[in-house]
Amino acid sequence: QNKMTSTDSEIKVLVLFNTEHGGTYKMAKEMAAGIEKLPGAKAVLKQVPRIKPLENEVKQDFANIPYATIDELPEYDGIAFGSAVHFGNMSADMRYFLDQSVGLWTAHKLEGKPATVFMSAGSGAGREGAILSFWNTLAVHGMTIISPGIMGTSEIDKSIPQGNTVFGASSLAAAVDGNRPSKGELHIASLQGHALAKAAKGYQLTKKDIPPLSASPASGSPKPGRIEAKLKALNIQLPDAPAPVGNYKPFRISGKQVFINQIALKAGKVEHPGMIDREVTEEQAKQATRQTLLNILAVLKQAAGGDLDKVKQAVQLTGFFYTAAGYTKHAVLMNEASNLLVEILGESGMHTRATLGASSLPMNSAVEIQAIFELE
Ligand SMILES: Cc1cc2nc3c(=O)[nH]c(=O)nc-3n(C[C@H](O)[C@H](O)[C@H](O)COP(=O)(O)O)c2cc1C
Repeated sequence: QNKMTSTDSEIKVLVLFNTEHGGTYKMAKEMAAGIEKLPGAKAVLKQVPRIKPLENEVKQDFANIPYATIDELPEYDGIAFGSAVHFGNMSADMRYFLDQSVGLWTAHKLEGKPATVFMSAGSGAGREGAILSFWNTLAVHGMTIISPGIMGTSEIDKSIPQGNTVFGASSLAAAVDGNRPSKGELHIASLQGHALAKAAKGYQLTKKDIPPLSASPASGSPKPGRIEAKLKALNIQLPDAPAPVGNYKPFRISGKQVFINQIALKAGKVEHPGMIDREVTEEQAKQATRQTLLNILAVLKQAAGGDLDKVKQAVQLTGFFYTAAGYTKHAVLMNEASNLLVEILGESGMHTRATLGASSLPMNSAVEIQAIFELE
């Protein structure tokens, strides 16, 4: 129970880097440490896939860091981008990776998400320009750019050259002292990670409540969508979409179809848990079934980018009920979900359906529903 509540409030920040010689990786680890100094913040280290494999990659200490896919970027509450400085720019691998984000861009997937840039340089030539030109891509995505400014600069050793810039941390790998990143460079990286995590927390807290302006009409006061108006008329408030409690996603879009599975969670607790007709009455099982369907709609709304009007139709529902062998009234219970769905979505809420009994269900829920919808 407690675990779920904390998962709900946790933020997940991606530290996405590209390195050949490991300098950027060392900075990335410190960035991650700074992120995790914010309570409830989790940093995920990933590498940018390579255009051409590194000959000696398996021997490198970053070899076990997984490669990211472009489609996972929207899942994070913030992203720190790290690259070597190559001729005053980001590396070609990073450029090639970001050039695959056109789909995310046109779908507004990264808008408002906090982002920051850190780098590993040689002499440091052009490093500020490299960070600023990196910002262009993030700005075109509408990301919120976090810069360290002069954070921590009074605390670092100024008797040696340091890679810090007001735009982002960097390291001077070719400095004559040879011990890079320096303590000071790592210190700035850590502070920058922490600043990103704080912004990511703010983003997480507000992203659900404030619908994007692009979802409202161009002029006049924003009108609620057709389905939102229907929900209001029925006096139904969708719950917060339950956070996943394992290594899975709340929804997956394949082509135009969305796949969703939910149990009867309500505010982090299963509603009316137990076996139907033993601990749970038929009426309670019906309530749990309606709650499960509302959870599905909450997740569906997320999948539809916050606008349920983008749902073309329901396709199929599969209802599992925690029952004793020989139970036969699955249809009576499942009708609660089917009727509610049709009431809300109208004719496009009609669906094919299967129901079955189960000898147990996750978290002792009385019901679990798998749902498939089609988006516009
Ligand atoms: C093609 C290329 C171009 C580079 N251009 C610059 C540069 O403009 N400025 C600079 O300070 N270092 C430059 N360097 C040095 C790298 O930025 C430096 O070695 C960096 O620490 C490498 O990062 P890594 O250890 O993460 O691979 C360049 C290196 C390469 C291979």
